[in-house]
Amino acid sequence: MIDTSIPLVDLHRHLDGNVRVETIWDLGHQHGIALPADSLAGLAPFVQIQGKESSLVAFLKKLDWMVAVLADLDAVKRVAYENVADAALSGLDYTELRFSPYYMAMNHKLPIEGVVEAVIDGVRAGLRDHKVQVKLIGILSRSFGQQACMQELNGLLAHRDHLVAMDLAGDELGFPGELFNDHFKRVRDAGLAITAHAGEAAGSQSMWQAIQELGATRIGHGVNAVHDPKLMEYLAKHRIGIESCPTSNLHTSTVASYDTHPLRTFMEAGVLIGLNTDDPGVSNIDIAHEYQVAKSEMGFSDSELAQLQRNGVEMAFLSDSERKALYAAKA
Ligand SMILES: O=c1[nH]cnc2c1ncn2[C@@H]1O[C@H](CO)[C@@H](O)[C@H]1O
Ligand SMILES: [Zn+2]
Repeated sequence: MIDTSIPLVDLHRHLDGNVRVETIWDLGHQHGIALPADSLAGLAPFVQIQGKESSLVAFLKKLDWMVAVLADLDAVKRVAYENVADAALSGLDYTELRFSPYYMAMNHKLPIEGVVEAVIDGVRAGLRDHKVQVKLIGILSRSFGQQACMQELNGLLAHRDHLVAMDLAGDELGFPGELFNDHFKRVRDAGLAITAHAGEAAGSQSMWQAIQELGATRIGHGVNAVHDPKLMEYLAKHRIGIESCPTSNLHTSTVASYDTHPLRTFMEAGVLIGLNTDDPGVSNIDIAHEYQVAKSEMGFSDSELAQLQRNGVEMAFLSDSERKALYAAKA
């Protein structure tokens, strides 16, 4: 199912949507934070999806306990370290981990820049012990508004050299991309790549905005492009990569079922699209699960799965020489 001669990548993976239940439990007790359950098994349903949620915003509430236990910078570092371990354990060769320092900092009023440093430190430590390549993407969490995102951007740009790209995530319906044009002008000026969550809760207009105004060259989810033939054509022609996360789309009620997910429609339109996990801790999945459902629930053949796997490598924020080296290491 996963072709071992092709690099396995996960480009859309929230570090702060992947905190282990055990770690939430540990940190909660260590720091005297009241948790909503008195056993590990009891805690799981508060942070992992049971069935599905009614909307994106309802889904995003599950991440709140993951950041509620980040009482100090050591906790942030631990979570970053474990994310590298989890990525390696799931067989990934390369991953882009994204995180929102404002969101991670907010409960315990941690310094935003300090959170960015702790994530960088934790990832560095993780890479010493585990075999996987990692790049970091900074997130602006739109749900907290323009001003908070400016603070978040400042904290991230202070460590610009450790980041490969910037993303816009959170409540897409309540906080449209237009609100963040100034932020992304600064991101472009800093020379970082841009990806944005769009066409997940809102329609294709939100994707046009992300591409034309924010400067996105990749789009997270992008599900709603299928209703806009002009956009589909544009995505294919300009090789705008779609970071697809089918199980997350099911869990946010963006799609009703796996077999109505438009993954195949994108592929047939010649759009560069790959499989990703989004929030592995919240969805309680890993990358192999996404390939498994593409096969068993969506009817993808092994050669189509291999194409999806290669698409991921093609879309990655890597230089040509880095991409070549990644392929060469598997061949
Ligand atoms: O599927 C998603 N769609 C939109 N935003 C998301 C998704 N998953 C997580 N976040 C958002 O990303 C930040 C943490 O990395 C938070 O703002 C969280 O709400
Ligand atoms: Zn996401």
